[in-house]
Amino acid sequence: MPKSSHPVRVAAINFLNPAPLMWDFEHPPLAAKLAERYSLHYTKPALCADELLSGRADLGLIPIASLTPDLAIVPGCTIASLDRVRSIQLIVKQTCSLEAVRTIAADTASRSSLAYTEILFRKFLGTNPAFLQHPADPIAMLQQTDAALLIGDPALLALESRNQIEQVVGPCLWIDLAHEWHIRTGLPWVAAVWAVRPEALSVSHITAAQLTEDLTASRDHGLVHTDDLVQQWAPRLPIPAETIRHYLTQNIHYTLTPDCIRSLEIFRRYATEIDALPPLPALRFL
Ligand SMILES: C=C(O[C@@H]1C=C(C(=O)O)C=C[C@H]1O)C(=O)O
Repeated sequence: MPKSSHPVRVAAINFLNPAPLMWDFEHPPLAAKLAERYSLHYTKPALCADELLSGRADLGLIPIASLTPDLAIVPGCTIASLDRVRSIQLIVKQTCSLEAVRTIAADTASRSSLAYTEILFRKFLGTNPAFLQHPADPIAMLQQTDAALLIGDPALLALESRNQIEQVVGPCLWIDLAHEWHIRTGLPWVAAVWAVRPEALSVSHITAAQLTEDLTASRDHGLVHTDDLVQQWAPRLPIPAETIRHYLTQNIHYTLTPDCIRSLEIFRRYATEIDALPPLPALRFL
């Protein structure tokens, strides 16, 4: 690589769900070779997008809510779900029906799920609850508000300790937001895509084709190694191995299909209609 260039700086997400996408970057035989082209660091989804938008990263796995006209979507991979995603939970105290929810504490890590929740209430149910940003802590959240929005590993962990949570805050409805979107639109629920600042690629002397190929191959190799991923993640998260396997193989969908792209467009249109996000008139692809 010429002296003036640097590897592509990648902002990745440190949850279980992106693990298959990261396979080649984290495992032999390709990790060493990829380290010449990419330098990785891990953060929460909302911060991932901030780093890309501020120019501190060149490529990021970012919430679709954070896409701007300056960023190009890398075709091929996504974090999506064809129905139930499991890791996006809206927990509603049962003293309150969904329609009666007035206050929601939302995990500060989220961007897409926050906008999906706003769409659910303001567009689909026609109500207008207030949102409070809160670190992911279901009991503390539900002690302050009618409902709590959790994403990623904290949502998976909350499902495992459902009884303990309900003993403190009372019985709750556990709503899978991806399922709510799917039953109302007939489309997959899409959370995140790989997005790049296109001008950054020339600095790193990487072609669009090479980048797309590296990311797609990593996803494909990750999915072939599901058993290894389950083994590696089971000691890290107090979740049954079978639940991890089901999550990686049935809940999360890793291919950016034409239906996912339509869903992304509709999500951004609805979010614009209710003033949750700025307009994104056309999607830009690498
Ligand atoms: C499926 C998930 O998707 C994540 C949810 C995001 C969001 O709500 O902004 C962003 C990135 C995704 O990795 C999850 O974390 O549970």
